[in-house]
Amino acid sequence: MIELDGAGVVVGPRDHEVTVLEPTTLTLTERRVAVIGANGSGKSTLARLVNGLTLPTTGYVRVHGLDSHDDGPAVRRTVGFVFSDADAQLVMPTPLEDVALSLRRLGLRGRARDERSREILARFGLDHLADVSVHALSGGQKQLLALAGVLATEPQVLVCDEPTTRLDLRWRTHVTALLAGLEQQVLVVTHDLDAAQDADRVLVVDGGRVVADGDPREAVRAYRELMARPVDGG
Ligand SMILES: Nc1ncnc2c1ncn2[C@@H]1O[C@H](COP(=O)(O)OP(=O)(O)OP(=O)(O)O)[C@@H](O)[C@H]1O
Repeated sequence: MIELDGAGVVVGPRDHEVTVLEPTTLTLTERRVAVIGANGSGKSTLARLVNGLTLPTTGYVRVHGLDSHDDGPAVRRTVGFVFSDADAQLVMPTPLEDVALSLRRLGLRGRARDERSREILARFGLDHLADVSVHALSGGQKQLLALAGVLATEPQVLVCDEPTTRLDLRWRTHVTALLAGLEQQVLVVTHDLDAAQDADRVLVVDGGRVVADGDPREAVRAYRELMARPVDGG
């Protein structure tokens, strides 16, 4: 369960403050939550609040009862985060080493860790690429590897910030299906309205505020109406 209790984010020096997210109160218990909205509307900020990458400057964020201010490390262990740019997430030379690095956090060492890493890669269909250079992987393979590395840590909640934006249709379908099949609660920031429509709950963010929330069809319709307006200065 994800709780935002008046959680807002203001950045910048006191005389030039920018409100990135207005104080927001939400309780998310649905298994599949999608967040949609225009570029720069505050979606990533909302996503980052959930795993403590960003701390609220007003209010509170709690995940499974853990407060991101008071229990930051525990929140980050509870919530896995997948970035849209897999290159930003993959830090080791090979897929095997990358997953093994994630498994260190679970306390696995030596051969047991390598075996477990290979099992995880096999689960994601990446076992044949275990020892190649990460740079040799396609964008889709990299995104899958980033997901494998995060899921290897067995998070109770998964937050994905535009996990399919850089993928072709085949990979997008694959990763979307994979996310849909996960047991844990998943919050996805996405521009893929078909994927959003399949969520249990959709939040529409605009100008740093949640302006629509609830039934996926209605939320997507509200988003389309918003996007039909010309861009600022357009
Ligand atoms: N540290 C910061 N300092 C100044 N402005 C910031 C900061 N962090 C975010 N912003 C601004 O806040 C707004 C919301 O950012 P955010 O990344 O949450 O948007 P987004 O909806 O995820 O956008 P996109 O779809 O383009 O990724 C943007 O205009 C961004 O430039």
